[in-house]
Amino acid sequence: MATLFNFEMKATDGKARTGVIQTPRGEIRTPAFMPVGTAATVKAMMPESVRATGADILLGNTYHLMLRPTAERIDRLGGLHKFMNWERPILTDSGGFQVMSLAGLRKLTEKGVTFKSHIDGSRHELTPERSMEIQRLLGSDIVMCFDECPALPADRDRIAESMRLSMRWAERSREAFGDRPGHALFGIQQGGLERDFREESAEALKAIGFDGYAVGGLAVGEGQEAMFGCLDFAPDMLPEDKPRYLMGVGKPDDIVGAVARGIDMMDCVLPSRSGRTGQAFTRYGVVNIKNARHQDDPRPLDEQCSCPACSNYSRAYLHHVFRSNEMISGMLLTWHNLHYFQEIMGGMREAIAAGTFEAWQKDFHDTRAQGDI
Ligand SMILES: CNc1nc2cc3c(=O)[nH]c(N)nc3c(CCO)c2[nH]1
Ligand SMILES: [Zn+2]
Repeated sequence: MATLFNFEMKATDGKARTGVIQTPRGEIRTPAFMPVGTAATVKAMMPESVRATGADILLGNTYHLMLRPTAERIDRLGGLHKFMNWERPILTDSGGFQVMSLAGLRKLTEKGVTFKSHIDGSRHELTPERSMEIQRLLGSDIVMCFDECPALPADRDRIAESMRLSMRWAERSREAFGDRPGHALFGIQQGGLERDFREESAEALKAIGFDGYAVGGLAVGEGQEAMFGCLDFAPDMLPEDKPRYLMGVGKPDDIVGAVARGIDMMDCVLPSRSGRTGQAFTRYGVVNIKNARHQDDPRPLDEQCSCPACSNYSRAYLHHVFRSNEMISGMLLTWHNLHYFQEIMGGMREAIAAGTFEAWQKDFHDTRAQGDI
C-alpha cells in the first residue's frame, strides 16, 4: 500500500531543504508555495490555471467556509475538492487567526472563541473540536490545529499565556482529529519572538506528535528583520524529518529568506490580492501597472516570463484594462504573480538539489536591485 502521507527529503544546502510530500491526492514539491483559495476559489483564477502556474497544493479557510456556504453543505455536495474542482492536495487553516482578524464581537475562553460573522452578524463558536469537525467535513488533506495567534507587539506574559492556551488546544485538536490515514494534522508553534517560549511550544508539540509543524505567530506586523531573527532559531526546534510550514509569508524576499532558514511550505494572499490591485511582482522588483508611465509601453511586464500575461500582452494593454477596471485585469496579473512565485519556488528547489542555493540567492537579490521596472 502506498504510504498515505510522508515527507521524503531529497537534498539539503545549508539549512535549506528540498523534498516531496506524498499524499493520496498527489505530491507536493518542497519548498512549496500555497496559493490562498479562501472562499473555495483562488480569486480571479480557474483551478486549471492555478495548476498551470505550478501549484501542487492550495490553502482553504475554515472561518470563511463555515460561515458561507457552511461545511455541512460542502460535505453534502461531495467535499471541498469536488466543490471547487481542485482534486490535488488542500491544506485548510483552522479558523482562529481569521476570527481575530475578521470577526466582530469576539469572546475568547478556555473552551474556544465565539464571534459574530463579518458577513451577516450571526453568532458562531469555534473550538478545537469544532474546527477539526469542519476541516473533516471539508475533506482537506492537511488539517491545522486550532490555535490563537497573538498580535505583535505584545508583552511576554501575554505571549506566554496565549502560547500555552494554543498548546492545550493543540492537545484537544489532536484528540478530536482521531486516526485518519491519508490525512495529516499539523501542529502550530507559537511564542512570539521569544526563544524560550518558542522552545516550550516546540517541546509541547513534539510531545503530542504531529505529521508536520507550522511556525505560527509571525508575519503579524513584526517586520522582516524581526521575523528572520526568529526564523534563525524557531524552525530548528521542530523535527527535521517533518514538513515545516511558515504561515502567512510573504513577499518574494521573505520567502527566499524563510527557505534559507529551513522552511518547507508557505502561504500568502500577496500575489493574488496585489494582482487584483495592479501590483506585479517581477524578477526586477515590483511594477505598479496603473502608473501612467506604462500607458504607451509595448513591452511585456517581464521579457523573461512565460505566463499568458507576459506572452500575449503589453504593459500598455495591462495598464488600459486596469484603468478601465476590466475583469481581465485581475485575471492576468494574478496569473502572472502566481506564476512568478512558483518560478521562485522551482528555482530554489533546483538550486538546493544542485547545492548552488547560495549563488541562486545572490543572483535573486542582484537582479532585483538592477533593471528598469
Ligand atoms: C499574513 N500573516 C499571517 N500570519 C499568520 C499566523 C497564523 C497563525 O499563527 N496561526 C494560524 N492558524 N494561521 C495563521 C495565519 C493564516 C495563514 O494563512 C497567518 N497569516
Ligand atoms: Zn508573467
